[in-house]
Amino acid sequence: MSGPAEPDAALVLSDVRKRYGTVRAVDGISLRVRRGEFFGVLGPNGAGKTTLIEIMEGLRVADSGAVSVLGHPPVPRDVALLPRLGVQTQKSAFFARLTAREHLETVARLYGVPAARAADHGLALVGLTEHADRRVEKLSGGQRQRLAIASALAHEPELIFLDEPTAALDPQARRDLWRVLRELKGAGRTIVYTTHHLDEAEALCDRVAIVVAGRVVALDTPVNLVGGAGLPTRVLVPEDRITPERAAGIDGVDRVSVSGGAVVLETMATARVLSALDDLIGLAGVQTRTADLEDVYLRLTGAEA
Ligand SMILES: Nc1ncnc2c1ncn2[C@@H]1O[C@H](COP(=O)(O)OP(=O)(O)OP(=O)(O)O)[C@@H](O)[C@H]1O
Repeated sequence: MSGPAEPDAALVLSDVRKRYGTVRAVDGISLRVRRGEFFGVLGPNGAGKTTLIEIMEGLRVADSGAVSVLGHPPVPRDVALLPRLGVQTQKSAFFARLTAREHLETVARLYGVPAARAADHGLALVGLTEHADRRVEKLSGGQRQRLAIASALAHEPELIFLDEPTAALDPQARRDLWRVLRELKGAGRTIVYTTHHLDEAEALCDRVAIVVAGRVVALDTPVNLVGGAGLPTRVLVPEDRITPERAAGIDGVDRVSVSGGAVVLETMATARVLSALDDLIGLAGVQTRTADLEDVYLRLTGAEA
């Protein structure tokens, strides 16, 4: 299942399992990530995402199943494989007393790549150039997270693992990182990452796996997941324009609620409902919201409101 048999696969997992006592953290996961793919692993807290990614990284060892990383098993550690992987974990370690620049130079030297150039490039990549001479221990949480990402990329790895890389970032820094990740993908790198930001996964990922209780419950492109879910469109009408009772009487409306100053009409027949609304009250102020990945996710993870 590895090497020449799957030359275009960055990762192949077959029936991978990992237990902690009675907890089945990873409970029989099989998946395949293509080279050059941007692959998202989504799921609620405790679903097993970190365990799964750390098995791929070789940081944890599966109880059973097969794992192939760029055609090689991740354990025992393979010194030829390690430089091809970039790893940012939720608990990234730092040289806290060094400056951001010194930290990156040290990481670069560990990988045997030119230190000054790697540090300059890494600092610019994640927007830390102006903080280059600040000690790591004095950086904010979000700045440290960006440094962790730059550290994972210092040696220009082929396959990049990022565990919630945008968790501590403000909206602007998040968007900046999106740009960096898109550029990496554009340069042919493979990215496997976890996030709780569903809008982000929808914007960035070629495919996502939704993991619940150690199992993959859905795996596809965001477009196919949303399109295949058969979820209703919401039509929002300002509350002063229509009563919920009147809205419920419109042909094609399946459900009506009131939220945020709007009467919310759920429908699978959007065009028919909009046309009826137009005849009844006109469409001024009316908004439509189609289902997105977050709606699919909430349904699959059982957290639908
Ligand atoms: N070292 C460990 N020892 C015992 N149990 C563990 C260990 N690591 C994880 N677990 C348990 O395994 C399950 C999966 O944890 P994991 O951290 O992989 O989930 P996650 O999806 O990454 O969660 P989060 O979104 O909160 O980061 C949880 O029930 C967790 O408590």
